Amino acid sequence: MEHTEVMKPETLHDLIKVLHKIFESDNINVEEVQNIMEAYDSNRKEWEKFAKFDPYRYTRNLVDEGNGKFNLIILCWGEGHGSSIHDHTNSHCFMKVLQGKLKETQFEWPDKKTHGEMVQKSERILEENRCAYINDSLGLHRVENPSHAEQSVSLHLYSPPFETCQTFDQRTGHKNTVQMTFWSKFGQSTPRETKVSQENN
Ligand SMILES: N[C@@H](CS(=O)O)C(=O)O
Ligand SMILES: [Fe+2]
Repeated sequence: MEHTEVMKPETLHDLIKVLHKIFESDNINVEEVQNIMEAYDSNRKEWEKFAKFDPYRYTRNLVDEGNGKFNLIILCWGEGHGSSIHDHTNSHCFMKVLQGKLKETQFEWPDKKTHGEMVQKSERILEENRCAYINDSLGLHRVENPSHAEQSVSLHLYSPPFETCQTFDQRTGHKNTVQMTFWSKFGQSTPRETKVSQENN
């Protein structure tokens, strides 16, 4: 693997500053972003004001809009919470674990003709501070908090930002377009109406 020099971001604020700088350019080096996100040592005090949980499903909490180049979002996963199989709307997706563990299962894109059980490519557990990467050419995924005793928290960077994605039925490969909503923005809970419409996601 190519080695990329990484400046260690000492705080979440520092990490956001470095990300702004990197994303000024239109050419993104995936490994560089992944390494920088991994290099940040998660410190709960720095992100807890964004981490708002819902008892029923995972929440998406907007942290930073990256000058229009990316969205930085904190996801809060209650015990056993998970996403459905989904794509990332042609964006880069970086996902760093801030607390607990996450299980990522990757799938192949369904074959339009077959309408059968979707094909699983891989499965892994991401430990605290690890940063994973996916995009649509690598495949689809589902993410879950595998623990039934502990909550998990993750930090996701999407570039360019997107507001809808496609979700897939594992048994048939049938897809749906879903609107992605924020549970909070910049530490402030969003109005109740804007929280709905994520049920299928
Ligand atoms: N991509 C999902 C989270 S995950 O399951 O990777 C989202 O932004 O809601
Ligand atoms: Fe995802």
